Amino acid sequence: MDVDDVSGTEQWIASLGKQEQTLEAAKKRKGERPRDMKSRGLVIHEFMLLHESLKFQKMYRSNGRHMMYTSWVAEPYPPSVAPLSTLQKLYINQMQLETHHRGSYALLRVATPPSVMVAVIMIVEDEKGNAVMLQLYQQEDTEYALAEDIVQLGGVCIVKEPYLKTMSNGGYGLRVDHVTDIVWLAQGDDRVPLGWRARISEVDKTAREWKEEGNAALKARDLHKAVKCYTNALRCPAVTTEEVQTIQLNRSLANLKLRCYDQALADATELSGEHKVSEKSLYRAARCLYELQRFQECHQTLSRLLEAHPNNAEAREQLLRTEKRLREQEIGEYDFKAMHKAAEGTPPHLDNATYTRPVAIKISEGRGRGLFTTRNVVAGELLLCEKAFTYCFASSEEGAGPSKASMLMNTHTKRGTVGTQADLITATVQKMLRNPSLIPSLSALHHGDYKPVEETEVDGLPIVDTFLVERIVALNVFGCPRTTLEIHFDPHSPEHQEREKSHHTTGIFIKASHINHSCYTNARRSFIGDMIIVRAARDIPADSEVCFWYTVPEPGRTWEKAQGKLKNWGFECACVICRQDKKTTKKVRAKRNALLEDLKEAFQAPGEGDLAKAERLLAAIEKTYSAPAKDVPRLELWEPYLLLTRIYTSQNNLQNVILSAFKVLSALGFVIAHSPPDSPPSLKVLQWGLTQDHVIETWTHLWTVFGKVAPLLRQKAEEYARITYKICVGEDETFDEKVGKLARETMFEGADLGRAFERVSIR
Ligand SMILES: C[S@@+](CC[C@H](N)C(=O)[O-])C[C@H]1O[C@@H](n2cnc3c(N)ncnc32)[C@H](O)[C@@H]1O
Repeated sequence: MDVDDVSGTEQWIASLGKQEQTLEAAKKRKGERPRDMKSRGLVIHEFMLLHESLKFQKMYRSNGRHMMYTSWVAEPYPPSVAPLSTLQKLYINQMQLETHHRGSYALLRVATPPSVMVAVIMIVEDEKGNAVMLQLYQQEDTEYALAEDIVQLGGVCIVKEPYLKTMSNGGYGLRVDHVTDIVWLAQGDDRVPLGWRARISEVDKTAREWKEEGNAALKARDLHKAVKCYTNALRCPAVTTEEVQTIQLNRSLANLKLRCYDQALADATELSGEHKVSEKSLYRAARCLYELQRFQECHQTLSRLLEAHPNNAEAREQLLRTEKRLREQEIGEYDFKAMHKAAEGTPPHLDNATYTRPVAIKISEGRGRGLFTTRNVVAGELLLCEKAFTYCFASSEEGAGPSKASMLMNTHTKRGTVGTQADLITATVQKMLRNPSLIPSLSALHHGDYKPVEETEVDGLPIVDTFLVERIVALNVFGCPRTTLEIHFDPHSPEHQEREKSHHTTGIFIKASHINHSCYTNARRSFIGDMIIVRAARDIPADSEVCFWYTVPEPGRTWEKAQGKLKNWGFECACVICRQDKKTTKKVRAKRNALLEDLKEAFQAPGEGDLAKAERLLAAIEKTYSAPAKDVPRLELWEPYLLLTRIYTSQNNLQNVILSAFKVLSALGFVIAHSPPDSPPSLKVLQWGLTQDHVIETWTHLWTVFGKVAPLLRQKAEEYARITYKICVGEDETFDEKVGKLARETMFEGADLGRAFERVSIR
């Protein structure tokens, strides 16, 4: 939703054609055993030249210059689910091209340092001295895990069911898409051939030596090394209980820093069992539970810690923080202003909990699952406020470091997007790998007709399927502005221009992903950093499905155009607007379009336009609709009525401001009970319509005019402006600052509200 889809552009069509040709040529060689493999020495020499040039490019990028990479999604294939003991060893020169060698494994040693392109690449060799490039996809190359942390010269690995392919430079390489298809072997592992083993001194280290090396690595923030050292220490025979506890506690800390919360928690929990109340281990367990968003358990753990150690100030502070999260989680009590402040940081990762109380996942007839209300809710009410599962921020600001936007191309779905989706796939795969407890909730998201393997683990390790994650990201990703508020009201914001279009920052939100589409939305989504906020855009009875639009229903659309925009998700929308679009004949549409053209001219007439003619034309356009607006919104009408409202505002024609503003609302399907300014005042929304962003402005016009002519209605209009603001922006804590100020200036200082809102432009 709201991502930058480039499918159909000239550049995309040309790249797709080229890629299809390459794939076709490669397929022709399927099953062939290459006879022209280069010698080990030559492969390494050529790789090192590439390695040096990539090093130079990396330096260039770190100076703030961004290289736009293109990632092609490979032809999907399932991850290996076979236990290692059932696989047969295969040498590189026995492999066939374009073939997944099911039932086999390759034992390989790293012969060069790694480089990073779209994948982490290096040269590997087998025991017979055959060498090829190994491409490891979905490996992070971030502050947490540099390629060098994962791949070390001389490191030994097993690639399960390897896949040999031709590469773009004409050479051959092993491609590993599933991170769980590769198993790195520890130094002392019996499967490492004798000739590849480390020096005896490495293997013979004592637990204490490993622990000290681990401590030094931890101090130097070489966290992967620290974990390896502690793990080796724990494998050593003569380790005392006390030593085991210290090593586990230290490993827990290293894993916590690496965001491997499951493992960190396992180590800490083992140490803080029923009878052993270790202050440090309880604190560490609480930290892991917090990061895993298990706030209730975190609270219990901290309470237990504080009972035994009441003077632990850090734990008390952590308890207060956890209590805030619990209030967010239980009653939806958020400090939105503080969230906006936090979202100013880059990347805008927020420290908040997820609230889902008013909604639950249920089956939605003909649409898979959907999100349903658990009780009656009113327009503006918070339905969901959710922390992203994964979130990749693409900065467009100077000096914010290299943006991670790239092109993600898929030859199978024939779709291309620009943004951070490729990074989002990697981040999601890696988060699942680091924290297997999170795999089920992510894997259960909608994945179309992709058939994942049934096994969830093998040899005691989790199985993570990259192509399942790719499908899930394609069907569930949200394009996110840094904040929705910013794109509404800050004309200088770099994202302002992107308003209502696409965003390069992307996120996966598990609960929000269950919301189905309807053009006639009854909920709206907004963002503050990596939090999505979903509010009711109408009053919704209990047990009703909550829907929002995946793409905004735009004026002038046809049924075909509207469905075309939803093609990626593989369904046709059957909402009232779409059904009416389908029924509208070409003749009626042509008549409406001709009148709309005349209307444009009337607005462009000298001065402020020929308003009498515009009003006549609008009345004629109204007649081209057969269904009442209260049942089917009239998408083409709200904009011209809003334009009229602005013009009447600038002319101080208060009566007409009121009339045209109400017409904006009724075109969008609102039903409002109101009285003319000279009869007893009353104003009530009987039915909320399509809550477009500009409904905020519309209510604000009414608010300011009522402020002058019908003070008793002023408060009601302000209330509706505030609710609408909350629906569109996500909160109303910033309402007074952003809209209230404008309204007061208009009422008391004669400012032109229409002009103030013009920067929130309409077509
Ligand atoms: C983001 S998921 C929404 C949740 C999904 N229904 C599920 O079961 O998890 C998007 C998918 O839901 C289905 N969907 C969403 N809106 C729909 C609609 N209005 N009609 C039919 N199917 C819809 C489509 O299969 C679409 O690809």
